[in-house]
Amino acid sequence: MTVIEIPGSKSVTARALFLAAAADGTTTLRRPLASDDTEGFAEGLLALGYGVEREPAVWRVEGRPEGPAAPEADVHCRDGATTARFLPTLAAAGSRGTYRFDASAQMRRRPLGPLTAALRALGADLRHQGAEGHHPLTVAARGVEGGALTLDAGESSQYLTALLMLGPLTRKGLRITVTDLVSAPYVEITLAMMRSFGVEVRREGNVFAVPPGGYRAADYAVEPDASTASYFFAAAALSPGREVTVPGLGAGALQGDLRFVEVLGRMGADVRVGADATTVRGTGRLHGLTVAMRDISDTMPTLAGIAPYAEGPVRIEDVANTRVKECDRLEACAENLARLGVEASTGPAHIAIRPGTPRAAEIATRSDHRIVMSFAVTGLRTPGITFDDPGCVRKTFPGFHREFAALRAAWETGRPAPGALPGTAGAR
Ligand SMILES: O=C(O)C1=C[C@@H](OP(=O)(O)O)[C@@H](O)[C@H](O)C1
Ligand SMILES: C=C(OP(=O)(O)O)C(=O)O
Repeated sequence: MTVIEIPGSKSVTARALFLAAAADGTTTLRRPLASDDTEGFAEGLLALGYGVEREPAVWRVEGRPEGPAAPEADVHCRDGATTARFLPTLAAAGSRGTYRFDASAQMRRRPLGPLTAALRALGADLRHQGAEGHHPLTVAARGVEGGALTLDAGESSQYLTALLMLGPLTRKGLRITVTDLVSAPYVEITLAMMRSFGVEVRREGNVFAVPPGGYRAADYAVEPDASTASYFFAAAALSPGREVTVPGLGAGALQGDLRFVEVLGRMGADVRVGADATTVRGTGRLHGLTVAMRDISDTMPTLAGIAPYAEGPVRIEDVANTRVKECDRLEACAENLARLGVEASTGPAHIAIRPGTPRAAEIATRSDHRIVMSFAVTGLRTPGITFDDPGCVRKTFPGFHREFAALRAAWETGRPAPGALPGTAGAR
């Protein structure tokens, strides 16, 4: 058995930083993710004048229910969509100040129009410097009135999450009617975490009612990242007789991406989801399947990475919004499978992958962390796979290559590799 300590969840860390900054009091975050996305979020808060202290396993945030302390600031959101969508929303709730936001070239291309249109409809003074609905943008904080709005979150659930978290900071509260919603389990994370910071959202079907009144500081432990765990679970599913256990992700986990193990189970892996840990064991069987991944699409590339080794075709459907992530992930997966000599075809919202025998090649990463980590799993069975930008894993898991190499070495030699924890390939 190999026990893997997975770093904290990006999604949970980003929400915790927002909620802590808006709360009354000092919040302690335990085991937050330290990666480019979350460090970028924390540094954005610092630029806005919030107090954030970072020690390796504990971050502390001084809440300011009245909004940012800085009268003006330039905030660079890097490549993180949570930062680029949540921070301008938080800033808009401040009572005074002018804040300029910008982001990486790819994040400038990624959309946020439905969110910024909603913020304006609620009374925020928000201007786009270039293209409408994209970074860079300026927010002149003067508080948000609140009220009723209709939102299309069919492109990104993050629009809804940002508005839900804004709700308690508005004067009247919010009543949001959602017409379409992708990545729905992420909204469940938001609702559960708002509850941990003292706010109960009333939900009736597609209508969310958020009361005004603000957040309470918390002592909050961040659970391991389920999307990151998917690479290690996939590695086990691919390796007959190998078993990976991830502690801290069990039946009570907040993240929908843990449901990726159900896909591995359907393909033939042994899967056990316990109270506080999940185990996947490779059985030597890997069936093809057709699966809709609209709810858990960050794990679409993980499945694409192991699909060539399945006994039958793998068809992944309902993942159109993976085209507006760190890259166009459907085309990135198809292009790289072709580089490996595997047949794959795409449509507007799907990818179909034929069984094959991947050969060594360089992966064109398009600077997407998930393309690297997914094809690293392919590399367990195909020696010689390399990456044109291996370092882009820093977005969510800077230690990925070290930890994955340790797992591989442990399985090849039967002993933990140098640097790995005894009996584990643990990333703390
Ligand atoms: O709210 C979140 O933390 C996230 C929501 C998802 O995005 P979309 O809702 O844009 O699909 C997911 O892909 C992203 O990695 C994190
Ligand atoms: C899509 C992702 O990130 P984000 O949208 O938060 O930038 C991801 O981590 O796969």
